Amino acid sequence: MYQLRGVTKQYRRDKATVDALVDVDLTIGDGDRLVIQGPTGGGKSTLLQMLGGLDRPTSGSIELDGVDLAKLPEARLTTFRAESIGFVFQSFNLIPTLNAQENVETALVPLRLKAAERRERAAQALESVGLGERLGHLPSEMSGGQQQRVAIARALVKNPKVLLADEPTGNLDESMRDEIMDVLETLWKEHGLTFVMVTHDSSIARRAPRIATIRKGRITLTENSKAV
Ligand SMILES: Nc1ncnc2c1ncn2[C@@H]1O[C@H](COP(=O)(O)OP(=O)(O)OP(=O)(O)O)[C@@H](O)[C@H]1O
Repeated sequence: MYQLRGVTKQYRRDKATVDALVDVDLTIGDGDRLVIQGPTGGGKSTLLQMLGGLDRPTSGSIELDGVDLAKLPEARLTTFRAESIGFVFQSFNLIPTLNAQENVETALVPLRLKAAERRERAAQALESVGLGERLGHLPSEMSGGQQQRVAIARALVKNPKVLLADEPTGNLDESMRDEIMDVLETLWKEHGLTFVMVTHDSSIARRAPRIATIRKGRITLTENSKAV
């Protein structure tokens, strides 16, 4: 479970200070699905980065299962990210010279598994996103939707507790968008993940049971009875 208390993030730009997050309190239960939406520059990505331990708050605490990520030494934060957090981004961030299988395997390198186990788990993860036939394909040989599926397999191959997605459908057309949302929602259910997703797309936001809206760094939470 995530417990954020009084989270503030300020960036300095030249002599000005930007308040990206202002006194954010937020609890996210295990297995919850939360969408973060709001106007551009509101603080959505900043909040996601805090949840993933990619950046630290200026003040406040970000506890995951009682461990405050804000205070974790850098080396432990890196291990925590490698083991517990799966990230999916708008621009798939695949390595162009590696095939699908090798891209997925990169997520297992920090876990020091044997090569054979890495290969097997990567193949299974690709199978679970419907790409079992494309293990040897390079990113340039796949559609945007397929590349995002590889990125999802890479995020989930390590069996993380949490999946964080920043505009995962932002670079996709409408049919691929629905396809990727179906994949993400199925995996969320199957793996019992805690799933937090940033989106600009209100038709996607409406599918989630809880919606956090961030404006000028301040958060408002809404329960959504029409979630799917
Ligand atoms: N590394 C940084 N240095 C300085 N300012 C930053 C940095 N990252 C974000 N900001 C500022 O913090 C504020 C929040 O940015 P953030 O990227 O979290 O917003 P967002 O809601 O995700 O926006 P978008 O929808 O455009 O991606 C913005 O004013 C942004 O310019």
